[in-house]
Amino acid sequence: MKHVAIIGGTGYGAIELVRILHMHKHLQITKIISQSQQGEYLASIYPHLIEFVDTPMEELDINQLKAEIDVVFFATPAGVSKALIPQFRGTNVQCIDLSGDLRLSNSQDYEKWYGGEAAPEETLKEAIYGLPEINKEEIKNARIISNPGCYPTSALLGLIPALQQHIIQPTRIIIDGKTGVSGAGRTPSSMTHFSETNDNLKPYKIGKHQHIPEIEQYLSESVNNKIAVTFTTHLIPMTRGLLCTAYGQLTSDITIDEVIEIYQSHYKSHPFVRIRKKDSYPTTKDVYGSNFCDIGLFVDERTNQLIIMSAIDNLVKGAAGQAIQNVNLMNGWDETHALHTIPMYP
Ligand SMILES: NC(=O)C1=CN([C@@H]2O[C@H](COP(=O)(O)OP(=O)(O)OC[C@H]3O[C@@H](n4cnc5c(N)ncnc54)[C@H](OP(=O)(O)O)[C@@H]3O)[C@@H](O)[C@H]2O)C=CC1
Ligand SMILES: CC(=O)N[C@@H](CCC(=O)OP(=O)(O)O)C(=O)O
Repeated sequence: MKHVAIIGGTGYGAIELVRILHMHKHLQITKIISQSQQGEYLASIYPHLIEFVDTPMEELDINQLKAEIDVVFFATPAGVSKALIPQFRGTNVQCIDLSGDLRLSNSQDYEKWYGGEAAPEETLKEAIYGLPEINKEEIKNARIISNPGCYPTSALLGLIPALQQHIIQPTRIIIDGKTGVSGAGRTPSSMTHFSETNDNLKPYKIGKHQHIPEIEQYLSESVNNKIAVTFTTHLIPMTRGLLCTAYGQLTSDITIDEVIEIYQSHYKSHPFVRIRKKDSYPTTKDVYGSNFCDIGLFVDERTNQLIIMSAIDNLVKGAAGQAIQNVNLMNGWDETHALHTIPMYP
């Protein structure tokens, strides 16, 4: 049994980790670290966890974590893990960062899109981007994982097969993203206030979303060619779920049956990506509470566009589920262990 610590204990990412780790037979939650609720039990904040977490939340003590813990999940806002993860250098402690601190390999990009100084260069170099469908072998040998953002998970899984197989042009790609309110975390704000979100559809962070450079970096790496995308984000009045609709210009005549076959073949050894049959398109409910990414495809012969729709649960495949998928791979366990939940429906 490996011992786990979760930092950022009272956040949504943390409690989703708790939910999934409860089903894990090789990982035990030993410490929950909280900067705001030390001494409190997680169940006093989240009563639905009452019989599952019996340790009080603690103050962060890096030396204690180094001595007692095998796997640390950083479920903290951007700007926190970049100072903490370097302190585990030279240890065998596996560090999984759910935030954006280690996702951009170029420090200047981090400074531009996130603000503040980037993580130390050696930490950025050691961190492996944890999207198993693109780099499973590297993840298996990693000690530090930079867990992908929720929108990039959906957008990259949707676009990479089409770009790698040259089905679409690498230019003028448009990604229209939509997400539920839990994506903004637990702290209430005017952005997520019920009366401003309910019955409403809000574009936000247009032209400045922190996931733009992440999507561009990993799309570019996947085809060895510089790719720029137009990416828009919208807040939807629902709790969980994220759906990206991507549009790319077709390079040649191709049928929908051929495109579906290419996608099915691309993901045949990736258990969490499900490709829809012709005329069937994913909805966020189809993946709710699960680690799946469902992808639907349409060839628009009138406009010569490929339309790709990819749906995930932002807290599972978009965060905690993917983090545990990565830990499974890093430790040589079944990639799907603790993650084979059927989506909740309706
Ligand atoms: N929500 C989502 O769908 C997704 C989230 N992410 C990323 O995962 C991370 C966690 O997200 P989420 O759980 O939703 O966010 P929350 O805001 O719900 O939780 C983050 C938690 O981190 C702790 N925290 C806050 N500020 C600080 C600080 N300055 N130093 C240390 N700890 C702090 C708090 O917990 P405490 O007071 O108990 O320490 C807080 O509850 C973020 O980086 C987010 O961007 C990534 C993909 C999807
Ligand atoms: C609704 C909402 O605000 N969603 C967040 C989702 C991103 C996120 O959760 O965090 P990372 O940047 O660590 O991936 C956003 O769009 O910024």
